[in-house]
Amino acid sequence: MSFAKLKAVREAKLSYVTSDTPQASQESSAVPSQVVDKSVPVSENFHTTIPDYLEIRTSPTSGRGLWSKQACHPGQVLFAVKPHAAALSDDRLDSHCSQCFGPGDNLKRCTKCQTVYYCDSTCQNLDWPLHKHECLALQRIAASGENSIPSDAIRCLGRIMWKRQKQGSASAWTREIDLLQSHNQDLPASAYELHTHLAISLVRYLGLSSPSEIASFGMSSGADLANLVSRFVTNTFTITDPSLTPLGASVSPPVALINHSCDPNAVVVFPRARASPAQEPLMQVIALREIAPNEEILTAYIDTTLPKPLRQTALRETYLFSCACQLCSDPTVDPREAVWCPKACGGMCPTPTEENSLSRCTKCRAVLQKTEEVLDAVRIGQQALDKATALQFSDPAKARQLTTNLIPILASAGVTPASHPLLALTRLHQALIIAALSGAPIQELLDEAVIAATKATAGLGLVLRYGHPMRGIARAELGKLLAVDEPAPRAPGSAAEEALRYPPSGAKRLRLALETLVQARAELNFGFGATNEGGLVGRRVREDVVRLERELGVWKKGVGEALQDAREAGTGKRTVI
Ligand SMILES: C[S@@+](CC[C@H](N)C(=O)[O-])C[C@H]1O[C@@H](n2cnc3c(N)ncnc32)[C@H](O)[C@@H]1O
Repeated sequence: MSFAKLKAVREAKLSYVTSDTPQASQESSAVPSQVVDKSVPVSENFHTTIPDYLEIRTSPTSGRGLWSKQACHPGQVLFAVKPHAAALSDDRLDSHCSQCFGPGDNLKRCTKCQTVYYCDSTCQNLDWPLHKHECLALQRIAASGENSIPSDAIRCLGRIMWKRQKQGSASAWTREIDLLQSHNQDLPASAYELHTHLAISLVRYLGLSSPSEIASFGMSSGADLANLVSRFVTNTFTITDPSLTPLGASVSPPVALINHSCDPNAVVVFPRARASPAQEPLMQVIALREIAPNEEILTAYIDTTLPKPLRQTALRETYLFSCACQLCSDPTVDPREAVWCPKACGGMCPTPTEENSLSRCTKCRAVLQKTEEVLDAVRIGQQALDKATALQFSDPAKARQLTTNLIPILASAGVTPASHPLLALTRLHQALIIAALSGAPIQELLDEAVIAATKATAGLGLVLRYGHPMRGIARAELGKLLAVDEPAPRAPGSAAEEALRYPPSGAKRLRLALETLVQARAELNFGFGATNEGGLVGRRVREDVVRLERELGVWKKGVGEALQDAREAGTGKRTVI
């Protein structure tokens, strides 16, 4: 039996990821002096979803936060909670259920607003108490001749308003929302425009025609509405699918109590680990490493694969603070902004800047000579990344041309695979090739996708903690690509050629796929919660591992039989036709 036939049973789908991907990594700054927060009395039914071993305390630097009273271990689910409010982003409305956020090929559309979809009548009925208001608002918008659907932020804010109207302002639900941190008083001019736009759009969406109508939502003035918008912006959380693809916006007061670190000790994921549709989308806070008693739980609000200047800008613009975490204060060279040592000693030099062009290897002190080349490569790499990101859906071929041209320029300048913008370009390149492959795979493109995925996995491995969900997903993607049927496997070369060839072909490739998927599964079991079996992607990886193990076993047997045939033919015992 041919090798191709033996592999024919293998699933052809190329990727676990549906499209674009987000965010990142790891630990905490020195624990500041904190006090138990008495303004949030648990006895009044606040934050009842927070387990007893976690405690709300305040620190002078970051306000309220969550502290662990006992030791937690990596992969431990610290707590799980359904968000107070959630809304799918516009481009997911027809591909995902608006109640449970699950994907579906056969979703049922709401016949009234014709905008939102559900798995079935169970999901539709669960969502109806809120959707009945949303449905009227969406119909009103459509009747006004407006083509565009309000953004997920506006629809999520709308859901918060209708729910607070239903629950009443004295309810625990509403008070938890009202206790969220607001930056309305210290809003910089740069954020004012966004907040004003959101507030005006929300008023239009709710169909309010006079300021007095706001009273029915338990608010007394426009200032209350502005405060809600500020709370929303500071505390909103992106819902992702089990492969970390963004799906929409959500607000959860208990999860929003967690402060930020660029090197967090916990992550928030949506593993879809067999919760009922009524519980989904279920947010789970997972420990990424050992957490000591009296240590603060910290997650990352932003993509921590980015270098410090970009992280600080993102945190200042949206969350109005300057991060002083361990990673931001660390004076040693960071692979996110580094060039390999010119003497190849294994050390790194900080990426030179216009202001500071002298850069030395932090290990052997060799001076980086090609600073101009590095500066130029990083500058044009950033321009190409911005352009390719903007073009990735409208003109993917042009976007791929940009990533194809720029990656070798950055690599030959010597920047590390985790360096910005090389890592971001590599990940985008991988996504663009996978999108191009998903009709009929072409061997050269498939190999290029494997190479991009290998580089992206190496880059993420340099900057993210073991078990980080992004690392697990990247490794799973690499394994999946290696396991795809080769449309035109290359003829084997000499032993020396084969040793150097990457990606390998044939059985060697399959063995590497198996190894990679086994490693991915171990990381996914960590990052998506030890009790969640790595979430949906982890379970799919496990199925692929079982399939590959079976296939490799069969293949070995097939080769054995073929060799036996040849031997017997050689001795004249059997006739080979
Ligand atoms: C989602 S809230 C976190 C909970 C918040 N500390 C509270 O009291 O409700 C985000 C806000 O907390 C503060 N914050 C979070 N992490 C911080 C950090 N590492 N350093 C300083 N402030 C931080 C900032 O004001 C930020 O806008």
